Amino acid sequence: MSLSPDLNERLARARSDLRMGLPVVLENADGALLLAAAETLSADRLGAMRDLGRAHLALTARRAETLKARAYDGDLARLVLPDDADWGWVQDLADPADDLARPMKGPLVSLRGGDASLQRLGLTLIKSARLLPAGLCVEVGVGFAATHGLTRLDAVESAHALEALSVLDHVVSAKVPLRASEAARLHIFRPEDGSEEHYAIEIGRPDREAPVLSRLHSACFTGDLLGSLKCDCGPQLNAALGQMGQEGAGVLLYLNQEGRGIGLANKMRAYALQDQGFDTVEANHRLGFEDDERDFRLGAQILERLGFNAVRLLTNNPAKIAMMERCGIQVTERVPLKVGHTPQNERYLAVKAEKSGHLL
Ligand SMILES: Nc1nc2c(ncn2[C@@H]2O[C@H](COP(=O)(O)OP(=O)(O)OP(=O)(O)O)[C@@H](O)[C@H]2O)c(=O)[nH]1
Ligand SMILES: [Zn+2]
Repeated sequence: MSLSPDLNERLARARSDLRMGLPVVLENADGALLLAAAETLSADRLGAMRDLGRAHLALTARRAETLKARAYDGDLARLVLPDDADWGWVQDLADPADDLARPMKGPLVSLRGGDASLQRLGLTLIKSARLLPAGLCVEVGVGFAATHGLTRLDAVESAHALEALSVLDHVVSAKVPLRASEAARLHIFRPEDGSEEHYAIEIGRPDREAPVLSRLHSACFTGDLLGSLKCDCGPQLNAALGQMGQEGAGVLLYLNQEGRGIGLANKMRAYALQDQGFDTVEANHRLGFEDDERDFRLGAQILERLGFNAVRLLTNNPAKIAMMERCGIQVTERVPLKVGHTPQNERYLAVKAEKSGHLL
């Protein structure tokens, strides 16, 4: 095996570079694009990138819509950087925190025509690094990455790899007696793409030939650990484990897809927008995300790896059921999970029912 990094390793390195504020180079047959995440870009690096040529800012169409900028590329927009645009201009376009306080960001000019596939890959990569989906871009020549010691990615193979489901390694499992059940075992799964690990908590020794009581729980630091009253995650986690304990069997998947897959920092940005009056879905859109950025295929893969092919799923979310079925896991029953309603999350739960199809 070669000692040089393979595609997955280069992608993991690129995510890490972007989080550190370092640009990466995306290449296809037509050329090369230098890309930096707006969120972590320093004023110095912005200056250095602008010295290379005309820069533009790639944003998702969701973010462009809030900014009233034209998105000629369908799901994204490429905004020309005006000559007098400084670091603050880039931050204001990327981050909606001050949209209401400073509404005038225009006139915004969007690039039209030409291929935006490198920018599209750039935004996918930035999202997978759990940063705000906004990327500063400058076209560069082939060979630029090698000269400057930057990570270089081939666009076509990278786009496929980011779309593909990462294979999970079962790293280890051990008994952990829980309040809900002393017969509990924690399994650790590690994705080969270097992203966050996911966990499975197996209660008892469920029969692999019968549908297992199961829950796909998405990480919620605020709800699970801090006891936040803004959502129902903590009580749902405890109730699900409790029911599995009572039945003597079950499997709870703890998927590290914090904030419906946008990461904790972005979830806190969404909470700050909610304090300005936007609901949970609107807040995600203003940040440039879709309502739900989670990948439930991971859950199906973990169930399969543990030997399950049918579940009684504890959920109020019909999209989870549809996704399990599409991934080959049969859902024989939906088991409702109605706990943790508080005055503070009444509106949140109502919006999920109205806009995201959750069953109340
Ligand atoms: N982006 C964002 N994520 C949130 C917000 N509130 C909770 N979350 C996250 O949402 C995830 C939980 O998803 P929910 O929408 O509550 O429920 P669900 O998993 O879709 O459906 P159920 O199976 O019925 O619980 C966790 O990852 C939380 O961190 C919010 O206001 N914004
Ligand atoms: Zn929560």
